[in-house]
Amino acid sequence: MHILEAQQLTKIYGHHLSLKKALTNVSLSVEQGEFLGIMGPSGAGKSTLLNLLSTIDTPTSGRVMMDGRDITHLKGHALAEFRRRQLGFIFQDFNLLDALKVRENIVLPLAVNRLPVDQLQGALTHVASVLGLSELLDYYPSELSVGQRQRVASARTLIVKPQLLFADEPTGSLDSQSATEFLQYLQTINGQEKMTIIMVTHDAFTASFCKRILFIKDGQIFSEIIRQGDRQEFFDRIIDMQATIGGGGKTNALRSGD
Ligand SMILES: Nc1ncnc2c1ncn2[C@@H]1O[C@H](COP(=O)(O)OP(=O)(O)OP(=O)(O)O)[C@@H](O)[C@H]1O
Repeated sequence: MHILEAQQLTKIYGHHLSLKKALTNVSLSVEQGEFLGIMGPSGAGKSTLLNLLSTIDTPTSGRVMMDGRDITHLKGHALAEFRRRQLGFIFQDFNLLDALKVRENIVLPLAVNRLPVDQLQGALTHVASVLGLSELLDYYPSELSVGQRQRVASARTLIVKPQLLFADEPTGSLDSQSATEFLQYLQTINGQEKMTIIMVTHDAFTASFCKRILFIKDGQIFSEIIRQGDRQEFFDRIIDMQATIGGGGKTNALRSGD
């Protein structure tokens, strides 16, 4: 079943004196439970595509359907409500509230829903255990490592069980060990909770955790690859495709022991 479908998305930035066509007629569909990566050279249109798919921005033309519903032009309260109930976002800056403990930061989105305390506690215990945060709930964000803070921010996103999780360079500020742990958690969530994940990344190591990767070049889909064998084999194919597509983009060697 398609959870998300983009039809003929075109995005032109600016106005008549300086126009920049960032995406041209991009169509794609995402199945429920996929872990999709979006890669491509710098300036190719990856973030633009993610922003259109995730209702952060609107296309110049084309439309985005979620579960068969046109979400392209949702506005105001309807848009806010839709995002809050269906979508999750993980970006590089974590926006944790330093005055609140980890447990309070994580349950913040549920507080708006006025859930009964036992349900709140149950949801917190579950997400903390999936993300390896059970021992850290009474710490303050300033007492944690960058990788741990990233996980707290992810827990806060995931506690509402979004249908669709969008991540833009989520490992950009993590060291290699934290990045590996974080990606393993994403994989677990994708596998156990059947959460659909769409992630933009430059990094072949990060991308090798996905099940399918779309490569974007000059605002269009250049190719796609699907994981068939183990992660090493997928990583090698990603590196090959990056070489084919050209235009740089950093790659890290597959870390030993992964
Ligand atoms: N708000 C904007 N106004 C004008 N041009 C923009 C805007 N946002 C992006 N662009 C341009 O659109 C093109 C695609 O940008 P986008 O950020 O989507 O690329 P990207 O593939 O995510 O790049 P990177 O990997 O460097 O982050 C680029 O040429 C960029 O300069």
